[in-house]
Amino acid sequence: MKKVTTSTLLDMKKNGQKITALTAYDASFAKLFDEQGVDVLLIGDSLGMVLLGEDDTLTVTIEDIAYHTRAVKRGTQRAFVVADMPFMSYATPEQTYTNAATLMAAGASMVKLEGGDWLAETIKGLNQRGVPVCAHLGLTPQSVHVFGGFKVQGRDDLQAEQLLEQAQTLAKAGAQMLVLECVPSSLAQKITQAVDIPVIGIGAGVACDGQILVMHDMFGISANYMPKFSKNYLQQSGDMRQAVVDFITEVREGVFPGEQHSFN
Ligand SMILES: Nc1nc(=O)c2c([nH]1)NC[C@@H]1CN(c3ccc(C(=O)N[C@@H](CCC(=O)O)C(=O)O)cc3)CN21
Ligand SMILES: CC(C)C(=O)C(=O)O
Ligand SMILES: [Mg+2]
Repeated sequence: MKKVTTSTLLDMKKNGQKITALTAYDASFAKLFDEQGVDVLLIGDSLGMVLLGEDDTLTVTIEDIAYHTRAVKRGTQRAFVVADMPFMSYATPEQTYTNAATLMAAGASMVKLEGGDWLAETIKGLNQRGVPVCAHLGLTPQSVHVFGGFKVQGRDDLQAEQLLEQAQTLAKAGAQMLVLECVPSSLAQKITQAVDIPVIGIGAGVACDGQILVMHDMFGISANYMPKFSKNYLQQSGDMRQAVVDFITEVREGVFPGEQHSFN
């Protein structure tokens, strides 16, 4: 079985094959997702919310992500493993490199950072040092207190234009993947067409190159709430493996996300 790499994901975009992604935090679920054929597993800082019951992601530490990355890596054979850099773990270049090294040593093949233009130099520096980067734009949950809540981003023309430009800047700086969270579907479509790197959406409509969900939302068991853009795949079959198969099928066929899971 061939491992998924950055070039696999790039080819999938070029060939119009949808990329499937789920968050994972432990070896057992990682193995289950990997065996069903999920392409990307993300050790998300969402673990602060779905594993620990916090109201936001800000309390998560680099040690937390490293611990769960080790577990996910052990359960994974094929999928591409991406780890979130937590809040304030990439504030300075020195911090960024040390912390990215910790996650790569724990088993990540790429790190994900939230933010716009200001990350361009960071992305270049990480690339030069051998660390692939996924950028994350739109509703970046580490900025929840700046936004004043978990709110859809890029609704007005100026903000939409800025998001498009930032996506292009980050891709040019060397980001090899982009997560777009909670933006209007039409904007996500524009961005997906404007950049040559795979764009993975969550609450960003069906036109993205792939889709990611928080695993607890996909199973409909999140402690806090169920975001509108998520879908409970356990409901239909009552079987966890089948739920993952159904998620993969619906993403590949462009059935998920539907209008009811998207913003306009
Ligand atoms: N369980 C879970 N699922 C997630 O998708 C998720 C997390 N946790 N934790 C980290 C971030 C936080 N996220 C969130 C959380 C809430 C909304 C939310 O309530 N959104 C509103 C839209 C509000 C608006 O219209 O502006 C919604 O109705 O879904 C969105 C993203 C996404 N991530
Ligand atoms: C929602 C995804 C993209 C994420 O960043 C996380 O799970 O932390
Ligand atoms: Mg995250």
